[in-house]
Amino acid sequence: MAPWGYSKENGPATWHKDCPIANTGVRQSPIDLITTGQTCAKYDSNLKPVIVSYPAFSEATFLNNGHSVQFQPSAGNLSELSGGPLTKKYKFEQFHFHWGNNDSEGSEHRVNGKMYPAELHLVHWNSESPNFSSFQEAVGSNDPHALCVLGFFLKVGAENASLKPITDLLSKVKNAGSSVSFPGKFDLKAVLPETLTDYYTYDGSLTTPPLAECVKWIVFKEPIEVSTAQMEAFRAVDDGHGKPITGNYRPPCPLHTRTVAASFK
Ligand SMILES: CC#CCOc1ccc(CNS(N)(=O)=O)cc1
Ligand SMILES: [Zn+2]
Repeated sequence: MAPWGYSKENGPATWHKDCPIANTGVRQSPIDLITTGQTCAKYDSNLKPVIVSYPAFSEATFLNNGHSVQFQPSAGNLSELSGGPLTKKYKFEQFHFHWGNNDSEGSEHRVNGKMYPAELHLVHWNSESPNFSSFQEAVGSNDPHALCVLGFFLKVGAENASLKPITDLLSKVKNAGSSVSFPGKFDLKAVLPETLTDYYTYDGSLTTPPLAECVKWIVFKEPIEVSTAQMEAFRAVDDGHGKPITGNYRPPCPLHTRTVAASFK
């Protein structure tokens, strides 16, 4: 199986060859989040703030897997997610990013067709399900909410001091397949907006193969600011074919009969 990627030869339009669900799925991600008109996000006053418990990670690997850069704490990490649209507690698995080669593209979700320069994904799995007891089992479980991914848009502005330990490390994982053990502690909570109250939520899938339709998506309205230099650091990461990763985002997928809820008016 030719490894999937984002080039013409192995990009999103070819993924259906190994993952038929890419074309046959009816709850694929990402989507364009429409805020007005017929199929727009509907305000739901029952949606509560998202609650994260992210003690600073003390042991983690930072990896360039050829299609993104991924921060993966050691198995012992106790970071958890609950609240929002969730009825269960979820365990943190990893975070990674999607970005473009200029500031007008890069995010996977869009808002009324607008793309942000990048998108941060915090991947979690339902640790209270009787059907699985690991992330890998959760992905293969067919449970519609086995996973919960928090999406945060990145926009260009002031330097993000909380993300600096990550963006400063990008040059150390320039080559695809390279990884480093993360030096010291990393405080992910400090990266996120203070209040996690305003978000869109819908049922979707992983946005990369295996494209499993097992994700409760929570995409926050408020972008996280990063500097131009920090954005440029992502664009210098290589894809393993001697080229920088400059567009590891899947285009939006059809909504089909799904509805999107918004926790804000
Ligand atoms: C077993 C297994 C597996 C695959 O694990 C992942 C993990 C994260 C992702 C990223 N998906 S996304 N962009 O929707 O968060 C894809 C596959
Ligand atoms: Zn992602």
